[in-house]
Amino acid sequence: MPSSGIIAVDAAAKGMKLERYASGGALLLRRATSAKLVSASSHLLFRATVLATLALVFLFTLHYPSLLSRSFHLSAGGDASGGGAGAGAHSHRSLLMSSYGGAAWDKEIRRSARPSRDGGISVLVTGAAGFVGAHCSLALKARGDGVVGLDNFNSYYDPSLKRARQALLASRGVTVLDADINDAPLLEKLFDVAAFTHVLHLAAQAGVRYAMEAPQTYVASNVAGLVTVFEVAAKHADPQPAVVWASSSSVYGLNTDAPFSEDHRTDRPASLYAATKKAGEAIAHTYNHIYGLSITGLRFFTVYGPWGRPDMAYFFFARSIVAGEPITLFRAADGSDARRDFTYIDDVVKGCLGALDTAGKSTGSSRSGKKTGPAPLRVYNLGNTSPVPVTRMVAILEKLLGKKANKRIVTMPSNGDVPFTHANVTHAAHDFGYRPTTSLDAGLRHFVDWFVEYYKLDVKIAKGARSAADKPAKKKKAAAAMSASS
Ligand SMILES: O=C(O)[C@H]1O[C@H](OP(=O)(O)OP(=O)(O)OC[C@H]2O[C@@H](n3ccc(=O)[nH]c3=O)[C@H](O)[C@@H]2O)[C@H](O)[C@@H](O)[C@@H]1O
Repeated sequence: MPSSGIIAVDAAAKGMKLERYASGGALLLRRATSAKLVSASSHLLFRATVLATLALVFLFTLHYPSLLSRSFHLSAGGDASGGGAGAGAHSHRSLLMSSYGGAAWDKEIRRSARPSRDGGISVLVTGAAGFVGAHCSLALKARGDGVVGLDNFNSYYDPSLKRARQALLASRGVTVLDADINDAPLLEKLFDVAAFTHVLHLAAQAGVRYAMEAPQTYVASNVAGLVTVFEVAAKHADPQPAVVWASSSSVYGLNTDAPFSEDHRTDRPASLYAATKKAGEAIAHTYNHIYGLSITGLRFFTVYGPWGRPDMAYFFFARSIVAGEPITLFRAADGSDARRDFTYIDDVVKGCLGALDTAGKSTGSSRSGKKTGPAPLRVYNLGNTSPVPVTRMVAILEKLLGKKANKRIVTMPSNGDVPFTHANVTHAAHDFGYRPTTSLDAGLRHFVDWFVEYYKLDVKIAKGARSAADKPAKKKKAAAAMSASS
């Protein structure tokens, strides 16, 4: 039978194999065992790899939720390039807070928004990791107000400086969210979670001359973003907050009457930046008129100081002087030096807090869409009232840094710049006691102290540059306000 024949052949073959294998039985056994072991261990390895990958994905999701879902980090601060000691507890907490919304997120927002003093206000600060925003947030927090900040950390200038400011704020208990003012749902959510009494809206695309390079970013931030903030404040927040926001001295544009008063013409902006700020003032009128939103616009005059903006002349001039690189100075068409009403940050912060404290209530209702009566609509100059030639500003820096600048003087290009600014601050003085007290010499001294420390520069600040009156008290005050090492 063919079948038995096959069996016989199989048996014979097996017998031969058995015979062959019998001699090397031990070897075969070892081979079979090791084959099983290899197979078993590769299964194990495979499972371990899968498990490790899953664990990594889990940890990654926990730490970087924004990459996987729509979310906003709280008080990161881990990547701060300077300052920010003491941010640890908050940074750690922030890593555990994933996407916005949710019990932990809500709790953190409420904590940061809660005033610690009786009668304290609760302020949503946009642009809180910016220069003026960070200083104001710290000052509000220090006097017992609640503060929640937001900032989109864009790269217009070195974002690591913004992260360092964020870390400093975190160390003082102020949460700053990574978020954009054009994100209406987030803003609405914030008002659902915390009853902000005020919005200090400082987020903006700054810089006069950069507007020629990136016009759309000015429209997106200074017009669309402002409208988003007003929309949420007017139509969603319940009750409506009072809004104080950053306009600019640049709205005076080609105005030649000096000093600039709020009553002067502002219909001839010289740059798109100025035009967007002027547009903002017109938009403010509309939201006040229709929705009864209390709105205060602050026209800042070339604000400078520690933790300042690296895109501003005093800051990058200091850098260039230290590096021995040339600087370009613009001279007005009539040959005169350009002049600015440089205003020190601490004076501006006092003005911002004064404006918040006297803002007056909104009169509208986001529920009914109606207002009960007129609400305050204000605009104020926040300047120093004493313009200084830019050449003098450079001379002060040279003295402080102990090094001569390599100057190139050119006629001011037509790039949106204006030859001079000069503030009349009578209204701010009358309404909230605004009185700038810091000279450019004293203010630049504070700036250079911070600048040298923050960037760890090997620069000996000229002793003679420190005026006797300015020596101990003011330096201490500046350090306390926003110390680079804190
Ligand atoms: O007051 C304001 O509203 C504005 O103040 C500053 O604008 P600006 O005064 O032009 O400040 P800088 O860019 O720091 O320029 C200061 C002075 O240095 C001069 N400058 C600037 C750059 C340069 O390379 N060379 C130079 O001589 C300018 O002509 C100006 O007179 C801010 O950058 C704006 O964001 C702000 O809104």
